[in-house]
Amino acid sequence: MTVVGGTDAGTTVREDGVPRVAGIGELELESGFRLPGVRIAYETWGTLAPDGSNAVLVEHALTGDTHVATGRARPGAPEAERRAAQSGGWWEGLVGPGAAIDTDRWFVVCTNILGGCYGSTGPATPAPPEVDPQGRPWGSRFPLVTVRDCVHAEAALADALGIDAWRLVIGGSMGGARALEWAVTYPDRVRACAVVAACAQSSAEQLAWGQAQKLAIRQDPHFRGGDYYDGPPPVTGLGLARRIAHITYRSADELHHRFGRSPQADEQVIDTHADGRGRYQVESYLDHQASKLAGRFDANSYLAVNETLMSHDVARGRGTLEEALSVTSCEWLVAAVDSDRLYLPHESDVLAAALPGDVRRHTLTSPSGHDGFLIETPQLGKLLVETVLREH
Ligand SMILES: CC(=O)SCCNC(=O)CCNC(=O)[C@H](O)C(C)(C)COP(=O)(O)OP(=O)(O)OC[C@H]1O[C@@H](n2cnc3c(N)ncnc32)[C@H](O)[C@@H]1OP(=O)(O)O
Ligand SMILES: N[C@@H](CCO)C(=O)O
Repeated sequence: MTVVGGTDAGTTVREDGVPRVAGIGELELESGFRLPGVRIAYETWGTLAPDGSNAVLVEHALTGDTHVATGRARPGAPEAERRAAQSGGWWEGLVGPGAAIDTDRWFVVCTNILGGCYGSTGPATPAPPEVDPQGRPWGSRFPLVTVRDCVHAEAALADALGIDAWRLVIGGSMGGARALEWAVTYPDRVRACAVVAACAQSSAEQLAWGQAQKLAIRQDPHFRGGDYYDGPPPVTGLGLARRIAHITYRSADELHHRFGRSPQADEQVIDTHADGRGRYQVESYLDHQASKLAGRFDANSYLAVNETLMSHDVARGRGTLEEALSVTSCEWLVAAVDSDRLYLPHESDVLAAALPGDVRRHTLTSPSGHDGFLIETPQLGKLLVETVLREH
């Protein structure tokens, strides 16, 4: 393994939440495509026990990154590295010293998904010389990566870090899909698995939302078939994709109670021309979510991870769902958000019922819909310490 940036996990000075990148070489994908020179970005928190028994893998969702919680860089690290480590993470409060996933006890690893744009190999990564002698980004040539491919890449990283088995693999949404795939692909390497706001197979409706998002990006004139890196990026299409997605991430009740029919401040919603009118608050809110995402994410990566999520089917090539899951022997936490209209609680029921043994489906109570898995961290932390992280 080659490590670029930060120091290695075996360092004597504990560093938390510092980005690193590991080269894992060529990866043969489910499609048969051989992806050369794969790099996986990751961050760690805590210290790996000498017997490797305390490793926890946290899997991020669609547009997430490796920074799950605040960390700390080594003394003397460059200012930018120290600031990045100290910034808040996307599961802040769930992971950290004394938190449910206690980094004084557990060695926490969070990877960036293959195909993403936060350090792992993805469409914006320069293609290797054998693919492009000029070193231009993969762009339209980037292959389809399945959830299973992502897990194989992470297994190579685990090998390199000296982690034979995870004490826990946990993820929400697309992170939950990866956690589940880990438990089935590598049953001997997962002691406990937490699948939050996720399902066993992307449903027809989830595929439908995925298609709409894909077309939003592809129809932006700046997209240019995916090879746009020498010009302006397709931010309009990416923003539209995020709007479509974000509506599915929140509940109708929440949107109603937060925004109702109110106009955005100082904007006039009844005007002579519909095109010239001001915005309702909810429109302004979606505009904000769209521009935030377009400012931080690569459109090709969005398409890549969207396709990856659409590929999610833990039973593909493994018989029935029950047959596919029968190879697992780990402890489970299966939890749904009660107001989730994207990953329906019923889909978590289906997963729990198909798992071997008597697995209960737990509930996170939230007005926020699917994004409740990111917001309801105290509830999720309590569930974790009562189930898969309880003292034996
Ligand atoms: C698992 C993962 O890896 S995810 C990785 C990170 N993912 C993300 O960041 C996803 C995007 N983020 C989110 O969806 C949310 O921030 C969550 C889920 C993390 C938290 O949700 P909430 O706290 O409920 O935030 P919410 O969705 O309401 O958004 C608040 C934002 O909307 C803005 N906003 C609220 N009302 C309006 C309005 N009428 N007009 C414009 N903007 C508005 C707020 O100012 C705030 O802006 P900011 O985020 O720039 O500070
Ligand atoms: N807000 C999350 C939701 C996806 O499940 C993300 O962007 O990753």
